[in-house]
Amino acid sequence: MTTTHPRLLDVADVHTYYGPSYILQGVTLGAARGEVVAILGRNGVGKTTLVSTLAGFVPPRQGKISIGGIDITGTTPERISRQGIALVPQGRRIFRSLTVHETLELGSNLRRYDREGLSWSKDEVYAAFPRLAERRNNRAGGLSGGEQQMLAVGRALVGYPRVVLLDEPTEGLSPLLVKELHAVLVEVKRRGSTLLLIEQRLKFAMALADRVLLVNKGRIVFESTPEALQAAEEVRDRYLGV
Ligand SMILES: Nc1ncnc2c1ncn2[C@@H]1O[C@H](COP(=O)(O)OP(=O)(O)OP(=O)(O)O)[C@@H](O)[C@H]1O
Repeated sequence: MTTTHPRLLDVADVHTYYGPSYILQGVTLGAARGEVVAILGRNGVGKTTLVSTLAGFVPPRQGKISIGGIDITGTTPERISRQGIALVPQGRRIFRSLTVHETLELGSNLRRYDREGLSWSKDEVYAAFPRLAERRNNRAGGLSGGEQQMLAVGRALVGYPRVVLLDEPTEGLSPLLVKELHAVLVEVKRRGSTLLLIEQRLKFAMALADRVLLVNKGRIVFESTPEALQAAEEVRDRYLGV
C-alpha cells in the first residue's frame, strides 16, 4: 500500500521564543507537494522567526514540525536539510571566500538524499542565472548583492529542495533579476518542490502563490487565495498596510 502525504510539510501549534521574548504564539500550517505558500505581514511580526524555526536554527519550545510524515521537531539544521528543507535566508549568508562554483559544489552534496529527482544540476542553475555562469570562478564575496542572492537560491536548488524557504528573495534585486527569479521559481514549482515565500513585493508573491497566509504578532491571522486577498481591501490595509 502506498501512503500519500497530502501535506508534505506539517507545522502544528508551534511556539518559539528568543530567551524571554515570546515570538511565534501557536503557528499551525501545512503545505502540499508543489504548493507555493506566501507568508506575508508587516515587519517584526515573526516571519523570519518562522522560517528559522522550520530550518532548525531556533527550535520551538512547543509544537511539532514534520516533513513527509517524519518528525523533525528539535533536530539539527543539518538533519533538517537532509530531509530536504532548504533555507534561502535574508541577507544570503554565503561563504565569501568560496567561488560561485565551489558554493554550488558544496550545496550539491545534499543531492544524494534526493529520491524524488528535485535537484537542479549546476548547469541548470547557470542557464537560469547567466550572471552566475559568467562569474563561476569569482569569489562569492565579490559579487553584487543581487548576484549573491541568486547564488543563495542556486545553492538551495542544487541540494535537496523538497521545501524551499525563501526569506525576502527579491530584496535589493534589479528588475531583470526579479524577472529571472520569478521564472526560476515557476520552474521549481513545476518540478514538484514546495515553496514557502516571505515577500514584501506583494505583486511578486501573489503571482506565484497558490495560497497566502498573513502573520500578525506571531500568529496566522488570515488565510486565502491570492485572488481573495486582492479583493479583501480591509484585511490588506490592517495587516499589510497596502
Ligand atoms: N535573535 C533575536 N533575539 C531576540 N529577538 C529577536 C531576534 N530576532 C528577531 N527578534 C525579534 O522577534 C520579532 C520577530 O522578528 P522577525 O525577524 O521574525 O520578524 P519578521 O516578520 O521577519 O520581520 P522583518 O521583515 O523585519 O524581518 C521582532 O520583534 C524581533 O525584534
